[in-house]
Amino acid sequence: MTDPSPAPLLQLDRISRRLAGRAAVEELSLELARGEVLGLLGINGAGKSTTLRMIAGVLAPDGGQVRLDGADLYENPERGRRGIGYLPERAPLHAELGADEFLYFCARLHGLSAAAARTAVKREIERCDLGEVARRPLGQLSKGFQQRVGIAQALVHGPALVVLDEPASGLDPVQSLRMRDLIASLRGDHGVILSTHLLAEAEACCDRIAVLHRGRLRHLEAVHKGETERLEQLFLRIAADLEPAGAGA
Ligand SMILES: Nc1ncnc2c1ncn2[C@@H]1O[C@H](COP(=O)(O)OP(=O)(O)OP(=O)(O)O)[C@@H](O)[C@H]1O
Repeated sequence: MTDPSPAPLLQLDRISRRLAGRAAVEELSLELARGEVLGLLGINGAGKSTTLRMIAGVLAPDGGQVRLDGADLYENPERGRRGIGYLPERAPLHAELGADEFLYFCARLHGLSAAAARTAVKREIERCDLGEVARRPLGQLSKGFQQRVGIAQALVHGPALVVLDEPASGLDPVQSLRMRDLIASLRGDHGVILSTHLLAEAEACCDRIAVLHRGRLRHLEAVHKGETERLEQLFLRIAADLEPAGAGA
């Protein structure tokens, strides 16, 4: 069967953004296929969050284009609202609501009918393994559960693209592993772009990794098992400005 929508799910075409008079992201081009998981790596200040905010539709680039399914995101905001789910660096949770109420509220805000919202909430509570805490106020949950609720809110309206800003930040090793499994389980159903500082995390759940440094794409490659050490060395060389600029392999 021919693909009815041949454009990649996401295309960044030389996007740039200045913040406080300095280039936070410069001429970044990247593509993401449907169902693919891409990890954005980079040291603090490399430009990961700024890139993800532009992809999520909450910070317009001042140069270049973000295209979702071939259409300019900022000229088609409604398409972005339906097609993108976003977990920012700080999960936007309401401390006094239970996960079930909160997710229902998010689903309705995205325009789902009451019946569709109930079905979607049930699906995400199951997928994100939130059953045991679904009625507890979000403010009382551990960071691991809160992050999983954050992912559930990004998924509840069934977006084709999911944007996750450091989903495993601040989690203990057990919760981190659960988070990796959850992200890996999204592959195929959703295109996912996530940021992380951790190569091991990216290796565990990503199909490809992109390394940003000083707002520019410095390396892009497919993830293969057992290459952590080589990638670590590469990452350190990029972070120390020893690797020449370029998009890599
Ligand atoms: N709201 C802002 N106002 C001014 N400068 C900003 C703002 N947000 C980010 N920056 C700057 O833009 C650059 C990129 O920041 P960004 O947060 O995108 O990096 P990051 O790779 O996500 O870093 P971290 O891993 O620390 O979250 C940095 O120099 C940062 O100081």
